[in-house]
Amino acid sequence: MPAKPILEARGLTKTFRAGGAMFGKQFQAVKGVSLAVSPGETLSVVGESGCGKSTLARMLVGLETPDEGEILFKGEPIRRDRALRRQVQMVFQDPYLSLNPRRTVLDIIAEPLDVHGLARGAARRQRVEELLSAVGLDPAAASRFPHEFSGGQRQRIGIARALAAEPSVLVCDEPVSALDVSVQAQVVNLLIDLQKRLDLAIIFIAHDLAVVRAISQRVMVMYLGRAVEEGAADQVLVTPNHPYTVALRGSALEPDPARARLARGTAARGEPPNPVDPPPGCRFNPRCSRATDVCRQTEPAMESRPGLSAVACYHPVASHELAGAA
Ligand SMILES: Nc1ncnc2c1ncn2[C@@H]1O[C@H](COP(=O)(O)OP(=O)(O)OP(=O)(O)O)[C@@H](O)[C@H]1O
Repeated sequence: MPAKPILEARGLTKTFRAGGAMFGKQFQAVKGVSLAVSPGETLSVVGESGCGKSTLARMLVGLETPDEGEILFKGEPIRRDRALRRQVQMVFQDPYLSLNPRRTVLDIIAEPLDVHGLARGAARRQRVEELLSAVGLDPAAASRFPHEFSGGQRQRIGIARALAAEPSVLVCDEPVSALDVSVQAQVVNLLIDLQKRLDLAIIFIAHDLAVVRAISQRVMVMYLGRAVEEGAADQVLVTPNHPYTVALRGSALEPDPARARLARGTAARGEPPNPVDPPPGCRFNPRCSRATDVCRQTEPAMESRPGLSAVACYHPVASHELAGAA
């Protein structure tokens, strides 16, 4: 039996006003997205740039307010409850931008302790030193400044800061994409290790499917603000059923040329359309070789299927089609 979800989102929608050529026009960067994650579990959210992953992450930690939908922590609406909010912390993408260069590591990591009144004086310093050890850094690093550290070490400082609030859920927004490939695995392994030790639920936003495969139990795929496929990581990444996931996977990590050809043929013709002006029907239909009239007219709903991933698609790719390409 899977553990009860600790964090749930139901029908989250976020509307922005566009800039540029579409200036002022309202559009939905995230539309009706639901998810749930349990202690000790990682749910990854993947999709091309601009599909709404960061906006979703920012809603989950309270940096953006959803226009519709709700976020529940242990079944309770989070809304403005500070004690519940503290339970969901964010690790940001760029450790160069997210750490204040004028503050010591001690003050950076202690900020959540100060804000939430968790420790003062000697206990504050001791807690920061414990957190530095927990993320694999020397406790003496507390008196130094961010510029004295490498990218990987800075991301460890960012993780320590998130953990200072004693969260149950970490929302990691592309936490390794700004790092050298050689240190990405170390930071991913640190997150996996911390998750085991602290029974953390992790929502991991990423575009690199190889990294996603290493860390996730479940994967949700987004396309232009919509969730289009969701299920067990192996199911979604190895035998995907939504034509968009097949294409995404084909372009990213498909080692088998025949399968990669199927992926390219199945979908993802051309550039993603602008989220400000999505096509009618299925948002993916202009790029999908399987699209029929119904796809061009009516947006498909996400449907769960026993033993398979959930998909929002009228013509999902069957596993024998993938097998046939191998
Ligand atoms: N504050 C904002 N105001 C207006 N538009 C925004 C705002 N934040 C994001 N957007 C737009 O919303 C859409 C989704 O952006 P978001 O950053 O969530 O996507 P993403 O999948 O995380 O992309 P990336 O991987 O490039 O960060 C994009 O078209 C983006 O330009």
